[in-house]
Amino acid sequence: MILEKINKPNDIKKLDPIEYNQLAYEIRQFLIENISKTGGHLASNLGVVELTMALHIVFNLPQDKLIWDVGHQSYTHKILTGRKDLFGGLRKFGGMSGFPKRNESDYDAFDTGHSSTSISAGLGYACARDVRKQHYDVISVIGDGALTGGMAYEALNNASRVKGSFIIVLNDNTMSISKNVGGVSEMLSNIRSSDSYYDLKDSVANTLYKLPNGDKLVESIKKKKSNLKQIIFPGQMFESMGISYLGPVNGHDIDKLIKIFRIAKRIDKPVLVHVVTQKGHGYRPAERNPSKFHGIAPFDIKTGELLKKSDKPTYSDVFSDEICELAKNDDKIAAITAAMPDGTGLAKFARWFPERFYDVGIAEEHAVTFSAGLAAGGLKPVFAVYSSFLQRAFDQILHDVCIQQLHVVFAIDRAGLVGSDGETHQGIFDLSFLNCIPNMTIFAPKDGEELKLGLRFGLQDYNGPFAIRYPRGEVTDAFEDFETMPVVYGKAEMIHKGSEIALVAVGSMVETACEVRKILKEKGLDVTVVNERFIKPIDAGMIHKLSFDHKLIVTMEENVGLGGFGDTVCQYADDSQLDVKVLNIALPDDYVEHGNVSILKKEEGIDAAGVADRVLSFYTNI
Ligand SMILES: Cc1ncc(C[n+]2csc(CCOP(=O)(O)OP(=O)(O)O)c2C)c(N)n1
Ligand SMILES: CC(=O)[C@@H](O)[C@H](O)COP(=O)(O)O
Ligand SMILES: [Mg+2]
Repeated sequence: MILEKINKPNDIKKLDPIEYNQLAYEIRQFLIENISKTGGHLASNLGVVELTMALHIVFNLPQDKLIWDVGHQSYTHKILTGRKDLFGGLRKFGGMSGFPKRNESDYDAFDTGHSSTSISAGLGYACARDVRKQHYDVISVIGDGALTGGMAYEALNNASRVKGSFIIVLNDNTMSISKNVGGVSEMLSNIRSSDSYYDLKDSVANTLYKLPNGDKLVESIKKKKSNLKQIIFPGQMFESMGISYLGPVNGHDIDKLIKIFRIAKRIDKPVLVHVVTQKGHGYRPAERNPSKFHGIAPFDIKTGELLKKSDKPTYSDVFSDEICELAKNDDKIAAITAAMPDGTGLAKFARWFPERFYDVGIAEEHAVTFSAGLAAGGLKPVFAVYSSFLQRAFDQILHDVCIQQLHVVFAIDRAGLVGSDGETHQGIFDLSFLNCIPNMTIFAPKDGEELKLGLRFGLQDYNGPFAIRYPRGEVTDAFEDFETMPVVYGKAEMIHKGSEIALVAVGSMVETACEVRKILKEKGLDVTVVNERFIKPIDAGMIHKLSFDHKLIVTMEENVGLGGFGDTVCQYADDSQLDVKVLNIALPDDYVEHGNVSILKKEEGIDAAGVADRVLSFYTNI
């Protein structure tokens, strides 16, 4: 086994080149075996095995800085930097992160998780290096999907500012999570499909490189506006921005990759190396269905089927069905996704109503302003988006939607703790950042039925910015026997009327509140449980009433405490001089790492037992 020789960073440099292909094979087997047990981002990682090996062979880490866009494809990098033995705990609580983390390894130059940041971060490194007169290479590896994000273009627009070397590796596999979309994606596909150029370019560049001063020759040809340049360097878009273009090169041919990176290393200005890879390479089920294996739960290696299957729908499934039902009878309803048609459940809408469906690429800011435009033009846009990715579009929500009071519905999936993706992906800030925006309405359903009611209300009975936030995963059946009240703007729902203590909970925390109630009942307390439903505006009337016959109001939310629901209730209670104590149960002013959601809830003290303890100790001290 060659992989056995890879234990420390840079061990790969000691291998005989003849061993490279075998190592690539073994790394793939290692990834398939491990991820089949832990789950993780398999397809993207299988695609970049040779690419990562070549980068580690040519560059000198950690002096040189290697920055992975999104970072979901950094597993081979982790293997090559001494973290092979940590894969058993991949994305588990206390275990290795699924993304690069500076606090995990000196070889991780920049933390990532969200898309399209790598060129900006790399550019920053390169400029800092030049100002400090240091000498190292900076390599940003960005996927074709991540290249649909606006930040990437903002950074490319600035890249020519770097006077020294700065290498951008474009890992082009034609896929985002789903099929990649947009004009740039089409441009890349045109470059890839021009075979004649591909052969000519590769051979010409290689030949030139072998000549004395060949690299200078390559450089000088690049600078000449000649026909030859058109043939050799077809990445005109990059060339005209002052960024040299090399490629495309076959991303599974390690010798070619090593050669092209050596050329890139010698070019003393920004250069983009276009590498063509296959997502899922080397594992048939992932090659056939890269979207399924983009981020996958534990699976059977032979069949590629998930080990655990559930018949229960997820919140995304419920949203998916309901928006399609509503859109059947209302041809003004349009749906927008920023490259997440599968995850958000919009794939079905895309099949049913293709003319009203928009996948805008990984472009959350654009998605929001685009939705604002659709609304201004008379449609009813629903932007379905993960909570943490919506963070990107704060100003667009405020400036383009809310000031104009446009009727845009934000279907905010993955709100609350999401689990194994960790810090970058926890959806625990949306209540706070939406709460402070005037004209925004925020609704959180306690279960799937209420998600349907809320969505219907937001689209049919309301006219203005409307956010509905719901968690990752399966819907709860805790309220199956409960008769859900119709949605009335700004009104909460009484779940159980008790006395002394009132638990007023938001969304997923309503179920937890019911569990807390059971625990407290065993201690002789009959507590009230309220489903808040509207976080903005809060049901002030309900809070007022509760203050008359309760000593303590406990707010419960799966969001950071600062600026969230609890803060609003405290402010209201203070302003109205209510004679009641308020205890806020929320997440601390901190980031929450990766791990199973129930473990994280326990750790953060927002599980039923933790909340019950805190409520009891607070109450007994009143
Ligand atoms: C801001 C943001 N939006 C959405 C995502 C979700 N996401 C993660 S990876 C990915 C696709 C990335 O495609 P690409 O960069 O081509 O990498 P590949 O998976 O093809 O290797 C998306 C949409 C994200 N991480 N960040
Ligand atoms: C890396 C990334 O941002 C996505 O792949 C994300 O991990 C998807 O999360 P879900 O599994 O919740 O769809
Ligand atoms: Mg891609």
